[in-house]
Amino acid sequence: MSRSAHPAGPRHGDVLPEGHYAAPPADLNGLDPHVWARTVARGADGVVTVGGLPVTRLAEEFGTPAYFLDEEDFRARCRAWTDAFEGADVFYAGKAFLSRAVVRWLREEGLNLDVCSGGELATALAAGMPAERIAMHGNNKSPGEIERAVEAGVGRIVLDSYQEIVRVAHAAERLGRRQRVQIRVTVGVEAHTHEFIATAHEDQKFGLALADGQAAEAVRRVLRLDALELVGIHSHIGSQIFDMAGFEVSARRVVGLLTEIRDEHGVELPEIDLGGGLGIAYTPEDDPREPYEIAKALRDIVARECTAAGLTMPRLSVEPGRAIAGPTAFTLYEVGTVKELAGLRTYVSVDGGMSDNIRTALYDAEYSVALASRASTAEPMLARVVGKHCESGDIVVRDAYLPADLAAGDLIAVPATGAYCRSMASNYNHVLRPPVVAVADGAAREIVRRETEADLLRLDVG
Ligand SMILES: Cc1ncc(COP(=O)(O)O)c(C=O)c1O
Ligand SMILES: N[C@@H](CCCC[NH3+])C(=O)O
Repeated sequence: MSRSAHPAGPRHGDVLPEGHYAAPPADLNGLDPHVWARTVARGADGVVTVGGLPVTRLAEEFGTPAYFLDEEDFRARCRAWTDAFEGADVFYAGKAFLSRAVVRWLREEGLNLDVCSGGELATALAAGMPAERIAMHGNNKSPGEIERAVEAGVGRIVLDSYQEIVRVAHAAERLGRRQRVQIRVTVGVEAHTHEFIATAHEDQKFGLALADGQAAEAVRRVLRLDALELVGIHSHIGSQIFDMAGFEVSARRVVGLLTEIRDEHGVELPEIDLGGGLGIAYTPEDDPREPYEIAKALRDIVARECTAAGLTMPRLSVEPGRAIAGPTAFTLYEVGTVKELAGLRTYVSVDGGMSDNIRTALYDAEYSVALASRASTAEPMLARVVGKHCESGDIVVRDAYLPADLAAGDLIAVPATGAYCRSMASNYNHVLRPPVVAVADGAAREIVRRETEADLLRLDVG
């Protein structure tokens, strides 16, 4: 995902770059299992189904655009993480997508939850996530958010600045608690991902740097405060990462800090959290790592470094968001206008856009797309799927081959939209945010309902 990968996208007749949609896929009706949720298939009648339900029926019942989330896949991914990290703790990163149903699934599947705002905390608590299984993040937690987290009894607050050390300690004192905390450090890794979602190089807003001694100073300050129990060190290097090297360097540097802490203070911290960030497949060309691969790599490196330093192996935790939620949902749109620009490409406009998926505009993210309401034997046409917003950057899928007989009223589906699409959705142009419909065992239900004009008008107090 680089900002300059396809500045204008390929055109008819261009020699296309290697990679995504350099050439039409062999079968436009095929659904690559790498990018589609587990129970998605194309039925004998050509209609795409999820959990056995045809999208044509789902569109009639729930309308479009809508996100359809495969609950079986979500739960299976939760289990893949807890199995891979047996003896460690998995915190699902709620920023990827959070709702009360999701919290219940997490609770049932034995995961913990990472929240980074008062709203996420409120959702977690409202759905009955035990507070001790919640970690509170954020680079600028408000005093109110801190107070609420301490009062609720969250299992850990991840400290992100010197100011926050004082704030959390005061809140804990006032409430007569001893709050368990971790310190978020920036380890100085340049994660190979989009600049906007890399978080462990030094020149950015998160955490306290190892390199300039701020992390070590934060440890000194926390250890002096009785109201805080320092349980570990936290590092998150970024998001949508395929390359294990960054995680390994991060693990090594975090253990290095644990060793320094032991040497300076005579304390062995019992936990390290290595964050989230594992990438997923948005297009068939993406080749993400599996949870067991990252688990093995992290365990091995932490064990090796701890043995070398004479440290007891700390308890590990990780915070996957995208890798759990992302692949489990697709967005279903209805095609509106289809505009062929001679010699350029065909613009396919859908009934949503950057308000339900900002990732293409924000990160130059690449997506794939398929005609979902029928199969087609028409020739492939080079298309750009765009939204209905008053903005020329309102692009959902920059380069896609779709059948040339695509027409208004067809349904198209964009896979891998389970993470950071509904959670980053907006009301731009007063477009209403789509529902999230969970599909399981042949039944579908809205877990987040569609926004209505009444919702918009309720907020607008005149
Ligand atoms: C602290 C922290 N943990 C976990 C995550 C989840 O990341 P991802 O969805 O890439 O797994 C993020 C987001 O990048 C984060 O900032
Ligand atoms: N929202 C980003 C990832 C940021 C993750 C949170 N630190 C995305 O869609 O890729």
